[in-house]
Amino acid sequence: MSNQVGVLVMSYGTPQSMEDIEAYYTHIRRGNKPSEEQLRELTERYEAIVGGVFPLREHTNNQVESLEKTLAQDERASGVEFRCYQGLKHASPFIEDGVDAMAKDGIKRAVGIVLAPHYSMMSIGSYIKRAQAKAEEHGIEMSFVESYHLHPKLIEALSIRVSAKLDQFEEAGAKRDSVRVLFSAHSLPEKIVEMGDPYPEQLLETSKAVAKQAGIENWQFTWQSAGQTATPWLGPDILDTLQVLSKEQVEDVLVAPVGFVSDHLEVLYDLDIEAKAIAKELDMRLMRIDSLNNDPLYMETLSDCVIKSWQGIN
Ligand SMILES: CC1=C(CCC(=O)O)c2cc3nc(cc4[nH]c(cc5[nH]c(cc1n2)c(C)c5CCC(=O)O)c(CCC(=O)O)c4C)C(CCC(=O)O)=C3C
Ligand SMILES: [Fe+2]
Repeated sequence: MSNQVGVLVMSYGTPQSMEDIEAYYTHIRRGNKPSEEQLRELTERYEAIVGGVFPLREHTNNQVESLEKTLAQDERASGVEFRCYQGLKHASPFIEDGVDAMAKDGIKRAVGIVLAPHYSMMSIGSYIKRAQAKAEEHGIEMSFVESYHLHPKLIEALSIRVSAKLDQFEEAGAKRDSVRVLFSAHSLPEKIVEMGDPYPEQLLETSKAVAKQAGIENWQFTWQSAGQTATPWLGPDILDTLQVLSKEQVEDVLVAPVGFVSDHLEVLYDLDIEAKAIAKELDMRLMRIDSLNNDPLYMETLSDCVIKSWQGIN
């Protein structure tokens, strides 16, 4: 039996080009085309952040490539060749394409991991379901990493980023302790709470662990990037939180979007453009921590989780 083990690295996906936005948005909306206005609005947000390649595509490509290299260096993997395949939720190559590619290469066993640390049945749960269904069709045995929100190397990487920005606040004349750190993540429909979804709790656990390691007490958690649907989404939203903080006379805010692992629309637009504009109106200073992208500590987090998961099926 070949010692090739597949690694299906899953991520949200982003359009290939401006012309591709409608198809992408339609896929997110489960086959329902967006209205002209919705499409125009989303296109404008992308136009504000995209230079050449869509940022998330570049970062996902780099993360997949770096993970394969990191896995090759892990001595627990000696004698095993981990081959990484990309599988995207809403864009090509889709999750199913990634599994097909593994089957074509004769892969019999594989590990699936998502480029998002926190489990929700609406996020990770659905990635896994799709991968598992396709793997079964091909007779590929797969195990999955469900979350890694408290992995020590992830916490370390995030703490380093928080501390680095607090240094910058100090250099700019702020008192370190007076900077309010806002941990944030993508909101989800409120109904997930009744369904017992671990997502909010896991996010709070990550936030607490990072706050502890970075030695900060002045922090809170807030949601961001909620969708516009008829049902309520988890709040408070960061834009409302900024208003409240302004009334509390908070002047300095550091946003740490711990639910995301790379630079993309929700970071580059929703935080860097939208939230920053509100902060400016409120006369507050707002910074955000650098994204993980292919930080070695993040790659080692993923690599460690993949190897542990593979040991479970080996
Ligand atoms: C939990 C979660 C994550 C984090 C975990 C994970 O990474 O999986 C995440 C990440 C991302 N979400 C992204 C983009 C979008 N998400 C949308 C809409 C939605 N997101 C949802 C959830 C999440 N999304 C949900 C429940 C919807 C409503 C529709 C539905 O029920 O599915 C829409 C539609 C328009 C809008 O609502 O703004 C867009 C454009 C991008 C790519 C950005 C880029 O291209 O740079 C990324 C990384
Ligand atoms: Fe999303």
